[in-house]
Amino acid sequence: MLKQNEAPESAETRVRILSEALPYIQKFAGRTIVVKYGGAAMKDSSLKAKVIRDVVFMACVGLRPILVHGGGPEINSWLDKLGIEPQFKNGLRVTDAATMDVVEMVLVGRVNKEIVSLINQAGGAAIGLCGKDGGLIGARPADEEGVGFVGEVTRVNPQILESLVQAGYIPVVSSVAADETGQAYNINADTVAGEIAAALNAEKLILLTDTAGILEDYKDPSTLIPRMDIQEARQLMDQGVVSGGMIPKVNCCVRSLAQGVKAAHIIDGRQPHSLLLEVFTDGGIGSMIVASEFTF
Ligand SMILES: Nc1ncnc2c1ncn2[C@@H]1O[C@H](COP(=O)(O)OP(=O)(O)O)[C@@H](O)[C@H]1O
Ligand SMILES: CC(=O)N[C@@H](CCC(=O)OP(=O)(O)O)C(=O)O
Repeated sequence: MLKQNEAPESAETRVRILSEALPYIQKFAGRTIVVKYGGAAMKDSSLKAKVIRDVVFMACVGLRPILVHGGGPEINSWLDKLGIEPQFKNGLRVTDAATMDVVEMVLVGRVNKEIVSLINQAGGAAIGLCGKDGGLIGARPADEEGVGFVGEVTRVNPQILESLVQAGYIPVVSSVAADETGQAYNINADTVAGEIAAALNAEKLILLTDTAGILEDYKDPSTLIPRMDIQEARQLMDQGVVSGGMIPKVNCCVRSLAQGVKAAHIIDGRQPHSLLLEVFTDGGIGSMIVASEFTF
């Protein structure tokens, strides 16, 4: 319904927007799109509903979305309720045994199941998994010292995800995995999304976050860098333009592109329907990273 003072769009505009989507629907039909939905972009429930609808839309028009979710803010709030002070080192949560239990309960038990339920309510068919299910992800301790049970991905078993998407399901993946002894590890969700995109040779890796994309000055959205190749992305990290939580994002984009993913995007999860804008419109949105400038 139109709000007061909102101009009605002409029939011509609506038809143009709809028909602009057709070449993208044709191009990406049957292709895997890995979407990482970050905790920072999950806080608003009406925005969350739009992200869910966009993912269901993609699946309905023949794309193969896989959703990897974070949930850092929700883990913090549960740690707070339990009187445990969250601690971070270089953007990674310091994860002792008690924190690991909370991370697993919150990500696998709450956030994952909530997203699965919302997708199902929106008419999709979602299946929730963590790295342990079907041996989807193997883990080892991260190289960073003093972070406890923070893990790195040792391998991804793409078959389980391929079987699910083939059967019409939308996999929803939490970033908890185990080593061969069964010890659970807490893995950064961006890293998991990048490794899954690489293992499935995805068309796109899309990271939804709480900024317009990669910015020259991270406080100024008008400094958005719309496109870059791997080399330029590495330079931005070396120069310190990319810092904090943006470092694991750019790193996982670069790693996935080097392994064959066609394009990686960092987009604003706070903007309503940013996923649809990125995938189905000529202009796109946010920052796109490609393997080399020749692939633009
Ligand atoms: N060059 C940059 N451009 C945009 N954001 C940046 C940049 N450098 C650092 N950042 C920070 O990275 C944050 C996104 O990472 P993070 O908070 O971990 O998000 P998420 O919870 O979605 O994974 C931004 O909110 C911003 O503060
Ligand atoms: C090792 C590590 O830091 N793991 C993250 C996993 C969740 C995550 O990545 O959530 P966001 O995407 O919302 O930041 C954590 O414990 O917060």
